[in-house]
Amino acid sequence: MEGTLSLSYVSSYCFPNPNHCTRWGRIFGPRAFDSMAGASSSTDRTPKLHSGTSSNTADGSPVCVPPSSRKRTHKVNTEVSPHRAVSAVRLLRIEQGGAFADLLSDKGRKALKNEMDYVERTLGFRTRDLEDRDVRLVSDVVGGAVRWRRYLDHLIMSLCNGEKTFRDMEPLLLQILRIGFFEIIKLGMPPYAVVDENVRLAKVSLRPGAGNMVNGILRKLVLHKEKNFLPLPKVEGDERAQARALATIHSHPVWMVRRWTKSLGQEEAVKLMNWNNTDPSFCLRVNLQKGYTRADLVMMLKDMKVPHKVSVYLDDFVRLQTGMQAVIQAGLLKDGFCSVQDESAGLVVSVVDPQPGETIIDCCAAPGGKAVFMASRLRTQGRLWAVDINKARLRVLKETSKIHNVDTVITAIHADLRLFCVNHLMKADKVLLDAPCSGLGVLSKRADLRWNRRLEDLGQLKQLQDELLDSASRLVKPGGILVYSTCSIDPEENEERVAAFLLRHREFAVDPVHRFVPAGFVSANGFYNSDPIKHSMDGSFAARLIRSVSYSF
Ligand SMILES: C[S@@+](CC[C@H](N)C(=O)[O-])C[C@H]1O[C@@H](n2cnc3c(N)ncnc32)[C@H](O)[C@@H]1O
Repeated sequence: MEGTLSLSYVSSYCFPNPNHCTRWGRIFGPRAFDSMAGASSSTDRTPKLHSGTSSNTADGSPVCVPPSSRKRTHKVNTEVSPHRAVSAVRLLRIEQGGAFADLLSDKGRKALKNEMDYVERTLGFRTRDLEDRDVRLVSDVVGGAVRWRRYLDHLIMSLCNGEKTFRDMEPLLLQILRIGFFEIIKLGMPPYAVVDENVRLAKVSLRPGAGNMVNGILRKLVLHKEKNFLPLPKVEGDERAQARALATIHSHPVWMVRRWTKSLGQEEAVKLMNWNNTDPSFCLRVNLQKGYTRADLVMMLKDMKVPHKVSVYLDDFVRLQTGMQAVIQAGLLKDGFCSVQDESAGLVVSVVDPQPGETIIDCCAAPGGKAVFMASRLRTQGRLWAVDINKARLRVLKETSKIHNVDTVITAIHADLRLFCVNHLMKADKVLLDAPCSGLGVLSKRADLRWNRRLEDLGQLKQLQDELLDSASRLVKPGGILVYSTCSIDPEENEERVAAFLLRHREFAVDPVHRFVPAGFVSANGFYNSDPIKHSMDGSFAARLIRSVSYSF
């Protein structure tokens, strides 16, 4: 068959020793190594591990050598659909902690080539190149399969002959099933085409038996869907049981469901989970510093036929309904014409209210979304010190500030704020502490975040937030402003941190934010809150605190 993977190719690679390379175990599952041991006796179960090879270290023990170090010709399989191969491999990498779910990237073609390199390294073949439509599908399928993981796994487990079969499933096989289930249930793709395509992927990338298994389980799903009956739990029983059922139906961790049901009530908690499960919408902020206006951006989007609306809250912002990929491909981000920034983050900058001539310290500044926006508001007069503990993220901040023509205003400082505030006596007009937080307000954009957060993390985060607040407060001049912000909707990270801070720091008082943001965002105690359900944007929080001029310790 022209263009398809030749099986003889498999034998030209040697299998890694499972004792020395657990990577293959994680990808293909424990049975991968069973088949390696008896590779000659069972071609059916032999995984096609093309990319690893073994060599010896100084002490003679074998190690895995990255495929890139070997010279070879590419094998292209034209029969496997590119978006499914790329999605399956990306899902594997996400699960192993080697990638994020979000494909939003302005690296364009280079990023796509990288994705295909990963496919080749993992599956041993490339597919045809991704077209624009495939890229959109990868984004939808990966984001969706990650978001809906708990829900999809419940259905897969219900239809695959029991928990043991599910638990023993090879990781790659599980990803292929998740893709098939998501495509049939959530994307409403033609079911039998989905079955055929995913069966083919399982056969080629694992073994024929895996294809048969995918075929059996997906066909069962199609029958259930045709009868309009999916085996999902009922919301009944005590509070815990209801939370577990809701967690499965809406695909969230149980602890989040319990927390939100307690604080918001079940109806609002469900609305929040529905928001988290919708495709994220994105906003663009035009770069005034480069001389562009929002009207220029709107004209550009119209020409590109990208559906959009101007923001009713912020003059420089435009909301996109879809079409982010087109914006990336047109180079609008790369060239500094505009940035991707949510209105909720833009409104935090409104709370800071940077004015030309001021000195501002951004205490947790990287990767620089708010720092760059604040710097542009300084209109080249003033200074912005951007502190962050993370060197790599700080590098992104530096690059972005150059692209956006604000590098003459911004000075990046690599430091732990807790030490920086002791070693430096500088005092600023305004200090922003955009603190590390749970990110519970941005779950629609960060598809994998919900699975990476544990309830126990909150305790550690709160302690860090208190320490950073104490540190940031030392950098505020008398009469100056401290803004504490998060992208969380959890009162323990927001209002409660501010209340605790004010008890420790009598020299600060709340400066209500109603002069800086629209009334609908101002809480009874004068803080800024954006609410995903109410405002259809990410959830975020900011408190504006003013330092007394005359307070004596
Ligand atoms: C929410 S992010 C900041 C986002 C940024 N303000 C923006 O708008 O792009 C929090 C940042 O805090 C930084 N961070 C965490 N602990 C820190 C510390 N002890 N000192 C300085 N920065 C810290 C992290 O590296 C991370 O970049």
